[in-house]
Order: sequence, then structure tokens, then C-alpha cells
Amino acid sequence: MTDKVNAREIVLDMLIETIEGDKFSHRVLNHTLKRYQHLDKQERAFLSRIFTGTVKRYLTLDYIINQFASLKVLKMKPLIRNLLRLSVYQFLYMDSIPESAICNEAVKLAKKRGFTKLSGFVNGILRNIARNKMNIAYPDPSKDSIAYLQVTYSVPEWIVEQLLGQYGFEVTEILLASSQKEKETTIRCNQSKITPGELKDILLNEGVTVIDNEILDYAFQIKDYDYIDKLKAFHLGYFTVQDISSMLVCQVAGLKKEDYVIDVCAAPGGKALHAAEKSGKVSARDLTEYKIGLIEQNIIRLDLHNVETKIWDATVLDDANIGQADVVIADLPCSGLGVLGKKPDIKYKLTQNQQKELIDLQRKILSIAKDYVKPGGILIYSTCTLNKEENIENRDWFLKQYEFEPESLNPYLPNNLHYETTAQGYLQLVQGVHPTDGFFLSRMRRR
Ligand SMILES: C[S@@+](CC[C@H](N)C(=O)[O-])C[C@H]1O[C@@H](n2cnc3c(N)ncnc32)[C@H](O)[C@@H]1O
Repeated sequence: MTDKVNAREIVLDMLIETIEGDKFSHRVLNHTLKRYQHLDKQERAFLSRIFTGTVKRYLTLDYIINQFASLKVLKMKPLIRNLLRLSVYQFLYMDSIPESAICNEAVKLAKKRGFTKLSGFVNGILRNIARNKMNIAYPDPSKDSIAYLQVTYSVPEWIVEQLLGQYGFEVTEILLASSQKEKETTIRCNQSKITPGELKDILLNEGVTVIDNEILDYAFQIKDYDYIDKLKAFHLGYFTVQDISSMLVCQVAGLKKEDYVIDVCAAPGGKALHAAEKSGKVSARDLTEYKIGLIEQNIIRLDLHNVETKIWDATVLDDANIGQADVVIADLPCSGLGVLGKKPDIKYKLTQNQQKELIDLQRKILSIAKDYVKPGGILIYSTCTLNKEENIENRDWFLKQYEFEPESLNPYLPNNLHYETTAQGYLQLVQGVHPTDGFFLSRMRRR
């Protein structure tokens, strides 16, 4: 299958760019899939699977390779260690490929890339792992739960410790396991153009498998398509790719047709453009021209005429808008632990210091964003993380500082999402526990 273009070689270069470099894996993957559009669907699926799987699990793979290699993974040449990673990934997680083929391909690639002398080293380690893959020793959860979770789910120690401290062992294991699984794509129907029923029919006609969503009737899970940009319904602006958790922001905002909405951190525009479907006018802001460009691309595709964009730093007060908004959306930069499945780089690149800085930034932005809310208006604070300091603790801090009160989310949520906390104005979604990404949302009304 991979003789014409060597998919493994492409993956090898992608891994070096991502794991050894500073590129984000979803960007590298998108770029590669665009570049190799001419490859057939199966080949591109093969390439995507090895790449994303290896990135998601590379700490686990390193742990295994270290058991069988005379040299520690981090001491190896970057090309060699990434070649080993992607090969061991195939041994352990892709049953359909014969082990001998994986070893032979790796040896050929090592030679092709100028490491003929190390091809024997690569071959030796891989054949050793292939022979012993049923006898790999993993940490025992009853003896060392941190090491067990770290190695099994390829997560740095400090993140495991934080999650264990905040959620306990059982939930932490569920959410980490869920982050490793492949997920179907969730889409939101652009109801300003088409009804959910019509969208479903169009997608079915395009050969896509469409599954109704159990939480929102204007959302679907889709699969069996090749490439989202190739779908006609996408080009026509009939839908947006968005997780259910993100859709819930505009859901709990309870938007009305005459509302003026300000989204202070809006790019690429998922929530702002959802708000535009449900309200009168939206001001969508973000920090840079590039980010505003992303929102504008989406405005054009979705053909929405009630959104204005503005390059604006949310930590700076915009005097022109004080007390004007019926609803302010503050979907703020965060540590992203709720989307580890989609953006696995977060777990490797995020530091504890960055996370602390984010808490300060969130407080700073909230204390500015509140000034745009009309008396009696609504502030929605949300993040896509699990860290309670960034979520409920920030909300509680905000309510202590300012003249806002929490409001129940229950009138806006389906019964299967009603909890004690939703009555108190917030919801912490946890991937694996809920059929969504991990996400925090809260609703507050200005007195
Ligand atoms: C979680 S994302 C927003 C996602 C967006 N709400 C959506 O639904 O598509 C956070 C955004 O905050 C922006 N951001 C970070 N710092 C900012 C600042 N000081 N002022 C304005 N935007 C900022 C980032 O550029 C990023 O686009």
C-alpha cells in the first residue's frame, strides 16, 4: 500500500517536527493531509492513525523501548528514536500489520535516511520488542498509581498528580483513557441556512454516516468521510465542526434575537458565530490580525451578516462598549486539559508555570469583560480545561469581587445534564464521564 509514497517516512518527518520541534500536531497533520490530497483515502487514514497514535502515546512507547534498548531513548538520535516510536506503535496498536513488515520498513528507512550503521541497532530492538511484547512490565497501579497512569496514558507526572488531587483515581483513569480514544467528529448545523433534518439528508447523500446527538438536536456526529473540506455541505456553510461542550456556551447564554453579544476571546469563532445565529449582533474580538482572519474566514463561509470583528486585547478596557452587551462570552485561554484527545501536544508542552500565569490572565480578562455587561445582563465564563483553579475557583473569586450572581443552567440544558452544580450556575464536563470534551461553563448575571 505504501510503496508509491512512503507513508512511514512522511510520519517520521511529522514526528520530528512535532515531538522534537515546537509545531502542534494537529497543524502538522492538517498541513500534511492538504499536501498529500492526491493519496487515496485509505493511505491518508493510515498515515493519520500512525502519526496521531504515536504522538498521543510517545511516553508509553519510550518506556517500552527503554526496557529493550541498551541506550536510553533520549540519548538516541532524534530520527532513530522517532523511527522506533512509530514502529513500536504499530506493533502494539495496529494488529493488521505483520511484525516482520514493520521491522523491514524501519530498517529500510534508517538506511535511506543515512543511518546504515544504526540499521542493525534498530532491527535488534524492534525484533526484541516484537518477541516480548506480551511480557512488557508496566507499573502496578496498587503500588504506584502515579507511575501507572503516567506510563499507561503517556502523561507527565505533574499533570497526573494534579488530576489525581482534584478528581481521584477512578475519574482520572476514565478521562485519561478517553483522551486516548479516537473520536467521531461533532458538527453543529448552521440553522440560519438550513434545518438539521435537511443537513442530515445532504450529508447522507454525500455518503457520510450521520448520527443524531443525544444532547442537542441541532448537532450530529459524522464519520466515513474522507476530508471535511471536500464535503459540499461544508463549502456551502451548512455546518461548523464544534464539540457539544462548546455549543453549550450559547445554549446556556439563553440568547434572544435582539441581544447584543460581545465575545472577548473569539477566534476561530466557534461560539461567536453560534451566537450570531441566535442573537441580533455580535462583536467578535481577539488579539491578532491572524486570529481575526480565522474568524472572518468562518463568517464568509457561514454567510453571517451580523458579526463585526475587532482586533482587541481583552486585558484592556474598550471604553466604547462599557455597559452595552446583553451577553458577554468569556471563553478564555486555558490549560486545555479537557481537549487532550484532540490536542495531545498540550500535555507535553504545558508547564506548571504557564498554568499559573493562565489563572492570572483569566482573572484579569474577567475583571475587564464584566464592564461590558449591561446591568441585568449575562456573563458566560468558560474554559476547555479540567483544572479547578482555572474553573470553579476563578468563578467563585469573581463572584466575591464583583456585583454578579450565579444563575441556574438548568432552564437551558437537557435533563440528562442537570446536576447539583448546574442549579448553582456551573457545569464541569469531564471527557469519558460525559460524551463531550472536558469543559467548564458558568452563567452569571450582573445585578
Ligand atoms: C479558548 S480560545 C477561544 C475559542 C473561541 N471562543 C471559539 O469558540 O472558537 C481563546 C482565545 O483567546 C485568545 N486570546 C488570548 N489572549 C487574549 C487577549 N489578551 N485578548 C484577546 N484574546 C486573547 C486566543 O488568541 C484564543 O483565540
